[in-house]
Amino acid sequence: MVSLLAWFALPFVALTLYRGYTFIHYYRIARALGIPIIITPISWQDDVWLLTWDNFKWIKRLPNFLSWWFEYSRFSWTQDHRWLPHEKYGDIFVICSPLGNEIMVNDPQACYDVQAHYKQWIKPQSLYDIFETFGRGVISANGDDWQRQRRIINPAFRESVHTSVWDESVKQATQMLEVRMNQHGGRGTIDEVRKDSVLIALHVLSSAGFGHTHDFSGGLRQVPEGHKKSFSESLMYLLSNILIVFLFDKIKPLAWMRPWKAVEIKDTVTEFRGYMKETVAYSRATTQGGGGGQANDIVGALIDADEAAKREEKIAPNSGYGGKPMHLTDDELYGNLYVFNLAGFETTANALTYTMPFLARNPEIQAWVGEEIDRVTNTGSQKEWTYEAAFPSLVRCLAVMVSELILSILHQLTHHQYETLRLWGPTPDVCRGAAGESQIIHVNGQDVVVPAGVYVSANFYGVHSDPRWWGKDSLEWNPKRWISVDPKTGQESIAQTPNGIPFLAWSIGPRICPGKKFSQVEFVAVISTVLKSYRIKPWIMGKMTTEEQARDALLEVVYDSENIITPKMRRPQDAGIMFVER
Ligand code: HEM
Repeated sequence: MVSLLAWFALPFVALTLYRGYTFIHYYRIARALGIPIIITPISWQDDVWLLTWDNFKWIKRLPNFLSWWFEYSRFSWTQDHRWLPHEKYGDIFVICSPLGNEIMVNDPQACYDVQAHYKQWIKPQSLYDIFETFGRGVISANGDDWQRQRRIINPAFRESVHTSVWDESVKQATQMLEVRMNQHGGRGTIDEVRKDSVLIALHVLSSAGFGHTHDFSGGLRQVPEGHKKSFSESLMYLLSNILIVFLFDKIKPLAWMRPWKAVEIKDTVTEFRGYMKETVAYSRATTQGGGGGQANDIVGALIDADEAAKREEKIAPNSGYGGKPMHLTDDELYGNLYVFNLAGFETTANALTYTMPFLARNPEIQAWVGEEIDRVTNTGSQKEWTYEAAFPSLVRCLAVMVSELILSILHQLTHHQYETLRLWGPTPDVCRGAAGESQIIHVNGQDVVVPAGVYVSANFYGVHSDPRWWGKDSLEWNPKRWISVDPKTGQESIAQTPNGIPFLAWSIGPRICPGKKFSQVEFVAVISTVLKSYRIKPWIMGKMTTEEQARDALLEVVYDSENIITPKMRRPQDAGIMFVER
């Protein structure tokens, strides 16, 4: 019996000893940095902990001397705590665990440097592998590889694509409203709002991104011939299981332990690859065999640019990047299409989902945005509700988006304990690592030498909400702060950030999100289409009897969010909104 127990205990003892050894190793590195250190016995860098952290929340209830580390051991703790730990530990500190070191930075200039100087600060491969199920795309590439891919990708986000984004977004939002009004009396839970937003974003991406147009009802939810799953089901599965898909690929014994899951993953990956292959074949056929330069969807434009790179290669065979061909390999092409799919719908769908409850709670902001929409509509004809005529004038709608991404949750910090909150911008913090042997980071006059292998995370949420940069009212949800008025012409535009601090929601520098304008156009088109004809109110549902309760319920479901790739509400079915005709 004793020897059996010893057998079972052996792996744990061995792991503890090993982790003890690695902790000493990493602690020495942390000490040499010369910045405050927070120690944690485990961290999100352990895949098992990453997947199981949620089950250990009871640790938070233990006395502080037992639980101090717990919050720092999870991925994106910045979603809840934002800049507050920096008040205690300073604008730069390191979280040291037996799995490695992660430096957290809240200094705006240092965050800018780490994001913008992409040659000195590279994306850690181990963190970006999860995007490579179908091949290495631009999001996970570094150095010459990244430069070559980005050069081909940039022209794919051309103005003609934005025109398609606008047209399709207006169409989808109009159809969504018709369905809501005719079939659901204008009402919907936030869960339904999320599903509607996902469908709008998927259809816009499918049309403007991939050249396939669908109606709001049906479309990507249907299973076409030759497929077992719909496009949207396959993509949603891959997105919500992104880590598990990656782990099954990396740790082969997992497939023996859970064979049914392995089959499910393999089938979905095959399905999705099939959809991407069909899209590429369709695009190649419809863009004059590629290279025509006429495409106004992203894949068509990408294939155009790729064909142009191939032609350049023939003319100047030695001009490639680091000896590699200038065009995309098939794996890279599919890797990029997958990333466009993931990054292209989830982020914008999330922005729309989190905006609706806030608009419902703030009728005065709706009136303010509505005023602008009326002005734009009245100065032209309905015919001119186009990207070119309307989008540039709808700056208040855009201000709602920008504010939503960085300020909405903070509104609640004034009313509730910050620990209970969940932020919903797509990336609470973004990680980089030093290229070469080491790089220097400057924070408040201190030079910190960061060796390769140490993660450096720019705390986006911290920088975006720290009262030092945003003033005492940094916790107010106030889209109006984003509008500046030209005193001579009275023209409104998006204001600069206070104190010139960088705005990081789409990242910054050469690696800035290539879909930034795509997402802005989509957001503005959807919100303005809704507010052109409707006002949004809290839905008095279930046992609620007053509008006040419905308003409160919206707030409660919004701040009861968790982080699954991006922030997600845990119980969106518990509150709702109503569209009411103006
Ligand atoms: C609200 C909407 C969006 C936000 C806030 C957002 C934010 C971001 C951020 C922060 C990054 C940098 C990530 C990192 O450094 O790891 C990024 C990169 C990227 N995004 Fe977006 N994004 C949005 C929409 C889109 C859309 C609509 C697309 C495409 C259709 C897209 C495609 C990409 C790609 C391909 C990259 C990688 C760029 C590179 O590494 O060079 N994003 N995005």
